[in-house]
Amino acid sequence: MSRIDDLPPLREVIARFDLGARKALGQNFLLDLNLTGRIARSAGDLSGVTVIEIGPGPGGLTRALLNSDAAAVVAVERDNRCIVALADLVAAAEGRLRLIEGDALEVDPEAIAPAPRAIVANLPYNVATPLLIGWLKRIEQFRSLTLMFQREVADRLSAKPGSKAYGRLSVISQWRAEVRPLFNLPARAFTPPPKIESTVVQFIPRQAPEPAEFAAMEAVTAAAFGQRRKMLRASLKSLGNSEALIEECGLIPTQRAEEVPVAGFAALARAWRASRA
Ligand SMILES: C[S@@+](CC[C@H](N)C(=O)[O-])C[C@H]1O[C@@H](n2cnc3c(N)ncnc32)[C@H](O)[C@@H]1O
Repeated sequence: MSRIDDLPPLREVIARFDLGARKALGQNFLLDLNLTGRIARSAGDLSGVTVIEIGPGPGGLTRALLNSDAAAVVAVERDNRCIVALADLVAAAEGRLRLIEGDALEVDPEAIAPAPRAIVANLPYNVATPLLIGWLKRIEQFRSLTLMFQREVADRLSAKPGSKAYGRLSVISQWRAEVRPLFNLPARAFTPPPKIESTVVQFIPRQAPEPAEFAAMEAVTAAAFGQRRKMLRASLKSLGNSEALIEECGLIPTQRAEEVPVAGFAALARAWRASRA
């Protein structure tokens, strides 16, 4: 047994440090170490990798990550109560766990963890999407991202063209990464239970994504899906000469955003960017 396995059960840690869950911080803790072990294993081979964990909370997933082959874990947590409660885990990890107290939205992954780096996290749901978008912008910095989302967000991340869930988030994520939904967890797996079930999703960076600027992709998908029921020729009007752009990209003016594949949006982003140069 490692020193980590000798630590008290998570429920004891929560009681001792009075870690009542705070809704404003998206705190839904995983206290079953079999489940956290499953999440850590689903991240794949972590040998030699520095893992960034967002929101370690009482440390259930952190323990599992420290029991993996990861070189080290750097955990970013906003709640000072958790930082205090994790002191015993830091000691048991013998130099492999570093805690950073702060807001993950303001943390530069490159500045806190050497390459190769990966992110594994049961994300706070209230900031999960902005965090993901920030990482997708610099996805080449990561080996992989293995992240827990609300099921509804996970469905949007992996949705294919033609489906109701297909939208901005699907296009931006699938453009930059191969998106793999891994498994679902029922609400009762968490303390306290959220309203709906959750899904672990893995992102593997694409080696050669369709060329386009991130800001241009954000702009064209915002315009197209902002009015998703409208045909492209209407929804893209805010981008300027929409008919010319659509034609240049080989798209059909009567198509709707949800019918356009990722490559179509990348072409649109390039053409729009060129039209503004
Ligand atoms: C869903 S809980 C996960 C806790 C723990 N990893 C687990 O699985 O039991 C989300 C965690 O993120 C922390 N958190 C919330 N907002 C944060 C932010 N902006 N930056 C860093 N941590 C944050 C919360 O305090 C909480 O510990």
